[in-house]
Amino acid sequence: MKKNNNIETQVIHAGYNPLEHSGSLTPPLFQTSTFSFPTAEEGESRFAGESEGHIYSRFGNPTIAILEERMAALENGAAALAFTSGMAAVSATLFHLTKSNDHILCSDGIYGCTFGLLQLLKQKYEIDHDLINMDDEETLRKAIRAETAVIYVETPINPTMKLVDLEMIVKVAKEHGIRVVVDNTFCSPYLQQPLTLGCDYVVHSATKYIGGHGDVIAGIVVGADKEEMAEMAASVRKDIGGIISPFDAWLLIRGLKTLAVRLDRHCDNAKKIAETLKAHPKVGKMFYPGDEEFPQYQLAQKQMRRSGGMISFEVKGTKEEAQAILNRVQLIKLAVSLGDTETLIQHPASMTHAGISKDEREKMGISDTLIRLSVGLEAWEDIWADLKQALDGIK
Ligand code: MET
Repeated sequence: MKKNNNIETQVIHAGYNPLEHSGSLTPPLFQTSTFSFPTAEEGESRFAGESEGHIYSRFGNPTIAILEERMAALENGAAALAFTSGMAAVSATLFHLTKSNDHILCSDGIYGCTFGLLQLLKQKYEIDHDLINMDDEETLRKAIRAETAVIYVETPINPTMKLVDLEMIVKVAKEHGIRVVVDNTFCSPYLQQPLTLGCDYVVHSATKYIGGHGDVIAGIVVGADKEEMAEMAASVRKDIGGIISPFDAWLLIRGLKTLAVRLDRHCDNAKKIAETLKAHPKVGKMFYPGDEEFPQYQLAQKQMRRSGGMISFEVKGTKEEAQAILNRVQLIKLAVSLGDTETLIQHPASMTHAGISKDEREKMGISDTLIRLSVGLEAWEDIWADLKQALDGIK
């Protein structure tokens, strides 16, 4: 198959040839823990890394390999590794790239459990970090230390939707030999390809847009360098574990086939909802990259194919009023997670980012009245009708 097909084609075909699998149109599910060796000598040579072939599903599995090859193609990377959760992917990447006394520089907003992982790395392994505003090149340069090994960013940042200019980060990082890791969960490779811009690693919570149906917890790492990825597979993933299960990999392969059509619909719906939501008298600040008044609208236009399916907004009122809105929705589901077919709503301060102190949350821009909406695939008019009745219902 042509290597440089469009992404809409790659999500369906990359990494799989039915003729290599008895003509099965759908990739087969190798639901097995282990693989039998034809001879003891062959077993020895597989363990020694001298011959190809599977050994044990914690090291790799043919179904998982199809998913990994597809994800590597979609992100324009050299290789991918699939994990049992997004956090397993993030932690494996940071364990792979850092050692004691190193320093990680982060965007000034990250998912609550990633923040928790950074605390753990600091307290137990003496790997320090700083969260900084990466809007400005000078601020970034000043924050770099001799020990800085990794720049870790989310863009858009969960849940404030702030963007980080990846081209600028790459330029500065390359001057210092620092690795750039991007959490691309909010965009998926359909909307943004950080490796194409020169970043070194992409991590995903594949639970979200990659799977797309709210039925899998999974994570993916894609790297630009084949050897580094092989090293990561042979060390942190093999010895810490955390590989995805074959069935979950199969579900992700299935979900990926519709990534492009789903994302287009998520983006269309979010745009309609954002336009209408912005005019509601109970809505304060809105954070949506597709809004022309969004401070980083130009950057969004440059860096992202479209504006995505996520919208955050502040309610004019109190935390209790924000919670009252969540209690009033009916069609929209009150749940964390995102990128599902269903529209989901949640309260970051008390849910996804509850593990971060109020002080730190406020520095990140997460107020108690902030609500995060993952716009689903339903008719936008129905989503809006539900949201409107919930907003209208508060005094
Ligand atoms: C367990 S809380 C969060 C799940 C997911 N990372 C989200 O942002 O919704």
